[in-house]
Amino acid sequence: MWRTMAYKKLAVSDTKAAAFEAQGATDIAAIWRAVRARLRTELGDALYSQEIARLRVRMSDAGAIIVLAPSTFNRDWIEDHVGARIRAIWTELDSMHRDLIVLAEGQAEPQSDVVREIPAPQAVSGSSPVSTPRQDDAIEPRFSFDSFRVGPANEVAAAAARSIVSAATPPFNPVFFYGDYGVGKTHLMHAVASAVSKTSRPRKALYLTAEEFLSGFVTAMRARDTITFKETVRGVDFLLIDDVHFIAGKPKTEDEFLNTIAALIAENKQVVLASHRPPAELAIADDRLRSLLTGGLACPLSKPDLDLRRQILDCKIAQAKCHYPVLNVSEPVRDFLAARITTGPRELEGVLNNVICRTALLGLPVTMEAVSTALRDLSLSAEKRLTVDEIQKAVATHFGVTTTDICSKRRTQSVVRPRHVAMYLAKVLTTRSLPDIGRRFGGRDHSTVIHAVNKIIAMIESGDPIGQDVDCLTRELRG
Ligand SMILES: Nc1ncnc2c1ncn2[C@@H]1O[C@H](COP(=O)(O)OP(=O)(O)OP(=O)(O)O)[C@@H](O)[C@H]1O
Repeated sequence: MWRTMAYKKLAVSDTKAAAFEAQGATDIAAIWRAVRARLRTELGDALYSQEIARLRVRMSDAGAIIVLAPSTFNRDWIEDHVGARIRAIWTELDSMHRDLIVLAEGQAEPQSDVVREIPAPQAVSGSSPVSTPRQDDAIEPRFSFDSFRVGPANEVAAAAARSIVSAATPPFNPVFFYGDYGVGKTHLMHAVASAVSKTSRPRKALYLTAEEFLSGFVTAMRARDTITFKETVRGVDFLLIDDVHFIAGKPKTEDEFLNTIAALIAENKQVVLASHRPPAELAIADDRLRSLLTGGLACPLSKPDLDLRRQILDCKIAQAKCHYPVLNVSEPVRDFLAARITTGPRELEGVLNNVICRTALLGLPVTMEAVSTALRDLSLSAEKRLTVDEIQKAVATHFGVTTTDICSKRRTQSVVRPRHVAMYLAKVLTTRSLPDIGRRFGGRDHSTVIHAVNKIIAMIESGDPIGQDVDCLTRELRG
């Protein structure tokens, strides 16, 4: 929407457009100063200097306001805690009602209006393969080998991951990571993808979720240009595809997936896959695909034991300390957390984030009491862990559409509204990050998710009947 709006504004005439831009630039600096001043008063000096002071603001080519955070961690914090407030103050002060996007330094701006399309092959000019922007965008720097803790629950997977990075030719192909939610499959895949580009013999890696693969393929078919799609996914040395269960049972995509993997393996390129279930248990229709997947190395990842949970917690605290130097978590509190959070690493991280918000962010010590309160607050989500998949299915059934519609690029109202509701619920009911949620909705950008969440919040606040749909779905999903 912002891109369309901006074009309208700038289309008046070149001179007027230049004048508008100059005026806009002055306004932006003044408005940003006012926004910061308000935030300082509302948040207090400590939080302001820790989280807000380093933000920069600029205007995108298309006329949207871009707030630049120095890191992805800071960007997520801003979105989770003050994003809505910044937008509200900005809207109040900016008579032009420009849209505002929060990005991390170095992160690409969204390419389309609100929805960032999966790079459509036909939109990519000859020499610029789809894989190039996707690789940098998609790899999460926090998910490295250095930050991956190894124990009995994941030692086979970790060893396999390291071995394929250092091997000259694939020792096992495909490598298939499987295990429950949040046990580290994505972390390991990102670690592999980023490690292969940094060795003395850098190779090209492409990480995609299965939704992205599906969506890229469907877009290519519609554009009658599957060649560029094929060249992109087959033109890498490492192809990593997450959430493979999403492809199972979709005949055309299974077929393309099979041909892609077979072609890569035949050329001695490494294929890495991940799913909740081992390959033999996936509902794959095509026997050739099943046989190909079971013919590689299947590596289980399971829930970490106490010792591994403690190591993961220590690692997450060390990472958080880079952003919150005052964070100090005593040994007894660490022991307590690692013993209490038995569900998995993702929940461990969720509780830690919650603890940080209640303590270090406010300049308070991490007491056992703060930790107990954080645990109490999260008890609902601990009772029933929801997945984005489950949310998409429930929303699709509720609104009488399909999950494929929800993840598609269709922009008709009958599909857009359920999609926004599903994104909103994914943000509220799961601990997934915004970029992660975006990826699971057909490879969209995090700013699309923010737009959807804000839209639904605004509708609920204005008394729109969508609030009843959201309530009903929330009750149903929480069981
Ligand atoms: N062994 C580990 N060491 C450090 N962090 C870990 C480890 N295992 C999991 N984590 C952390 O737990 C969180 C969830 O991990 P990840 O997203 O990789 O899970 P997943 O298995 O891909 O889950 P899903 O199937 O739901 O996508 C991440 O923050 C990740 O860094």
